[in-house]
Amino acid sequence: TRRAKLRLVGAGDSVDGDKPGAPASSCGSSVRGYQNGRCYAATGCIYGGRLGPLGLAVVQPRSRGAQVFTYRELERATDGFGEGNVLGRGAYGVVFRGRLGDGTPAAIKRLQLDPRRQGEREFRVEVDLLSRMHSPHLVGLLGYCADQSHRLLVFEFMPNGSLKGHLHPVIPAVDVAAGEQRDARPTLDWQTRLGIALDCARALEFLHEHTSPAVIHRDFNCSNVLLDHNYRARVSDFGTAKVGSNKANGQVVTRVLGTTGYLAPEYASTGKLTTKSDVYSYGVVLLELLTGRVPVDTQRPPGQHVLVSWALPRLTNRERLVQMVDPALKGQFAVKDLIQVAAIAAMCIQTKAEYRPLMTDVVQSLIPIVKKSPSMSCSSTPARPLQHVVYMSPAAGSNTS
Ligand SMILES: Nc1ncnc2c1ncn2[C@@H]1O[C@H](COP(=O)(O)OP(=O)(O)OP(=O)(O)O)[C@@H](O)[C@H]1O
Repeated sequence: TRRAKLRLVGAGDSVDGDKPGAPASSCGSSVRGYQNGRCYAATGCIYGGRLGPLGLAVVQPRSRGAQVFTYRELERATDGFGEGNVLGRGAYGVVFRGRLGDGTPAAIKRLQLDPRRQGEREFRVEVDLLSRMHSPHLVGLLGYCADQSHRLLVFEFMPNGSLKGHLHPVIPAVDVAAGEQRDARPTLDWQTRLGIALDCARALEFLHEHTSPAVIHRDFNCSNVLLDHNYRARVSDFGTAKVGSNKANGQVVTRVLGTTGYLAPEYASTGKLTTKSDVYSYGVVLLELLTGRVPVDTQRPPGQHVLVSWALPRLTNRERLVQMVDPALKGQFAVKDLIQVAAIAAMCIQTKAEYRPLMTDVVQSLIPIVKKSPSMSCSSTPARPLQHVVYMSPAAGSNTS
């Protein structure tokens, strides 16, 4: 039985019809309530800049939606957007750690709008979509600020940062000079990686199959997977997401955006975007979880630059498969589980989009593997004591050494 589909009626129009630089009110703000001196937005397109109490119908919101913040409030929350509070930098702006007036920790993304107001569209899409979609597998939008020319997004804080930060940590130059090879954080173990793979699959399943029309993330990659205190994963960064077509194949033709190494071949070459483009990107992230390698690494020997091309022939060869696994995972997994995960990855990265599985199928295939792991629950931690890890010998025919 499928869960009732969340209706996103008209979202496609609002996304496709965006005009960078359009006035803030052009989206048809539907802020519904004003409580304790603050505006609350109900579901619907809420983008509308700073709104005061006058002229707003006083309606009790059914559920607390995204809050509207003033720039001053967010400035206070981040100690004046101090360098010490920078969590990371992305293509559209800087993300700061902050604490809201009521004490809630938050990640506050200050978008950089250039003179042509690039970034405005991303802001509108993110507010629009995240105000409507609520899933435990998506990073929650706490609020936003559209105060004059400022555009900021306020997200729930994910204390363990991005998956990219764990799989591919950047070692500070001083530590490299001191001979440090790895980041001080413990490496994510096998069970934690499986849990993350399942959480991400559920997030994409929600976007593709529990919303109507489907939402295509369009930039699913390991920097957009964020980890909570229990290393449960949530997907973020919906600025470039696209609402799929209601036609049978759900295809939309669009500008090619995304991250090198994660783009499905048919999307990269023709701009034809479907949910199967996200499935391909998911397959690449699964490969990163398995191998610990980045999707494109020109420092590696010839033939190993592109993770997908290097991995594909190995995924179906038992011996080569075991050899390609991240050395940090040695001894932590049963080979038959590895073979199953590799089979899922191989299906997701197939060149022909129609042969790739639905995310529902991926979820269903991962559940038994995740459940089997003894201490695995979906709330595993990487610093799990060794006695909780299954060690099985290769002689048993189903394990790594
Ligand atoms: N909700 C959050 N909680 C904790 N840290 C976050 C949160 N959102 C973002 N970050 C941190 O800020 C960094 C930058 O995020 P941002 O979404 O701006 O860019 P990105 O996804 O890394 O790159 P790009 O936008 O180019 O795809 C992330 O890599 C992460 O480390």
